[in-house]
Amino acid sequence: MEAYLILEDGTIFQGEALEAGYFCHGEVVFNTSMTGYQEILTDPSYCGQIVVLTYPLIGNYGINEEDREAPRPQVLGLVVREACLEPSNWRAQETLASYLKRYRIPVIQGVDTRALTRHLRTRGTMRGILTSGQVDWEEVKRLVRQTPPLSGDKLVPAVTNSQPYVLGEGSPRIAVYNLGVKQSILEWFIKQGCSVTVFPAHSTAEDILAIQPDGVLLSNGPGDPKDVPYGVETVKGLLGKVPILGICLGHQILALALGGDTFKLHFGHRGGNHPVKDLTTGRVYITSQNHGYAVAAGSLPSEEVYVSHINLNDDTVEGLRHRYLPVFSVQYHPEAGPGPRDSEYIFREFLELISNKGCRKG
Ligand SMILES: NC(=O)CC[C@H](N)C(=O)O
Repeated sequence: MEAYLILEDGTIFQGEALEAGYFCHGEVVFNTSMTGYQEILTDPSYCGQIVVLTYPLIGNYGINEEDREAPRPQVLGLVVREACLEPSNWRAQETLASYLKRYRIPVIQGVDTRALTRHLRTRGTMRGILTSGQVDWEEVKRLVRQTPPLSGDKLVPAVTNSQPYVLGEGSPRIAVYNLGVKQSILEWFIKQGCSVTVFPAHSTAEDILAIQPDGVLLSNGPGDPKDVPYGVETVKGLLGKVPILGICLGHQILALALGGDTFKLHFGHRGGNHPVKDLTTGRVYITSQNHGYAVAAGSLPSEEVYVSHINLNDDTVEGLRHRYLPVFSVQYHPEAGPGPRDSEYIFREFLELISNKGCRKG
């Protein structure tokens, strides 16, 4: 059946629906990763978004139980050039089509996703509608303009947990402030033998400090960091009391708590090969990224915080470090789910920081 992606600037991309009768509207973003569609579909940071994948064949190694970042898909809809319906991989348990159908997530294929991506790069991220069958064009154009902008206000509560829970039994004891954490972040710490306590986003600093954690990880998550003012308050209460590592949304919220500012990028960074320079060592790492907002470099109080990493494509902030407190953060994804493992050293530095409670001066 014919299907359409209608963007808020009136541009229409035609394709074919994998399943008829589904409809969704949200922010349309593109990801340039060549593999890792399952991790992308299940990453809670994509909540509220319709994801366009530039790699032309998606679904060829199927879906399995182990590679997911959350128990269910998180994207609103998926746009691909070609969906492979006959996967060939020893780990495949089902097809991409049957998996997304089970959760009623619309998929449209047959779209020139590279042309669509170039359009989004030129015009910027925008809202859109995925629909199929008979379309009332005037109604759809009205609806796309009425689609609310991406709002973390509703998104973070939708992806966090309701009660704290503990994973693993060892040490150190890591508290995860859960704004929409990816499974592979939790798994990295569990594999290192840590005990991990996952706290809901409505937790206060007192709630988290009550378990006497050795370190606090501020997780990734969906939406605009400015829509999570309670998160900023929680982080303010943690500063100076415990070592902190922020990742992605956690990094942005840390920047706000330190007195900095964030802004929306023109089209975001989503892919598996973003070059990031560690300004302390001069080394360049290839990183996995998924973010639409960034920290404004000049907004940070320079007597306390410095920019530790930058993106070499557009010079935006990719990492922060506090000059005196054991606190640092990165905008990209060291857990590499999906993507290169170059940045695992960020997690190891966090564990070292916890063990000596020191800080690297810049
Ligand atoms: N992966 C993330 O945590 C994304 C952070 C934030 N939602 C952004 O888009 O910038």
